Amino acid sequence: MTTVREIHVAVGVIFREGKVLIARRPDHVHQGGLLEFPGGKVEAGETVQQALVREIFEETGLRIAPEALEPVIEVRHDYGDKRVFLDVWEASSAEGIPEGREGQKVRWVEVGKLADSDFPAANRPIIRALRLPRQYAITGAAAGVEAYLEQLEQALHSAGPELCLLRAPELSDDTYAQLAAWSLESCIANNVKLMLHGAPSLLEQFPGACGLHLPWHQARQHSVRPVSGDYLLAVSCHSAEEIAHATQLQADFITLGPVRPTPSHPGASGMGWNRFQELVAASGVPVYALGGLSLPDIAEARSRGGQGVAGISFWWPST
Ligand SMILES: Nc1nc2c([nH]c(=O)n2[C@@H]2O[C@H](COP(=O)(O)OP(=O)(O)OP(=O)(O)O)[C@@H](O)[C@H]2O)c(=O)[nH]1
Repeated sequence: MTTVREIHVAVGVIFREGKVLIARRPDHVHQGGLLEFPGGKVEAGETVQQALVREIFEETGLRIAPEALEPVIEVRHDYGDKRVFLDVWEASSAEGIPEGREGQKVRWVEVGKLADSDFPAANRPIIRALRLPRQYAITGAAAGVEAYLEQLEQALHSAGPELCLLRAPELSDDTYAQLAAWSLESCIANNVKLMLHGAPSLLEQFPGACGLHLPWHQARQHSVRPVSGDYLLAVSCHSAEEIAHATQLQADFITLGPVRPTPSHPGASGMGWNRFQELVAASGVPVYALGGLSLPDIAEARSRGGQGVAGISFWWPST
């Protein structure tokens, strides 16, 4: 067995006017010819922030204040000839006009236009993390389908989520399908992306949904990604083993919890932020913290490497 040393790479996502800065890697280097976010190896004795400030200035001439950097995601990837640990940070303020100081071409691109195939394989989760919002709004309980729809309308208007999951495990398949049809209409009208909860066949029935969220009991039945890359795939995870399985399924993101005890899963004790952080560090996918959380917890979730928070109580009207 070869033991290739892992290289710690500081990667910077610099935002300006809704676009991010990308460069083309020179042809002769590792993963040459592909696009990348500016960055480079963290040198001995440097913090990742110091490495980013240095690399970004060396490569692009842009000046960034270390305190302006916020963590995005940590990705470990084995290219076979090289093992990298991409430590990804973002900055929304940088001084100067970027230029490719090492001969590379640099340009600003909208996040929605970043294509996986233009970047090294390790960048896939980074692109997902940049596209996903900080909150993942999950529908809660309601007294019947009519009430459900009223509550959904109310919640969409008052909370204005970007991404929503229609979760109603208490309903029969037929009733869920009826609700999905109505909810989809409402979400599209409100410019909200709707994820469906259950089996992959739901996307054949409702191609206008943005993706599928597999509850763990569904996820465990699959060994390969069960939906096309045109859709988002999410998996509910609760342990390192489940996260590994979700990664094998090439999930675009996962939810992980419960972080704190929650009324929707009575009897389950919370894993706490330290365990959440450990599991996130090993995951390599965007992870929403779930379970007993509210919007002010987004900052904690992000400081622990998470994408943000998922949940019901922070947006769903109580019955
Ligand atoms: N900067 C950067 N590196 C990336 C990205 N994605 C990715 O897999 N990598 C990998 O991370 C490693 C970074 O190496 P680098 O060549 O940029 O670092 P450096 O400037 O310190 O290298 P050098 O001193 O060897 O020239 C390479 O193996 C590269 O393929 C990315 O988006 N940005």
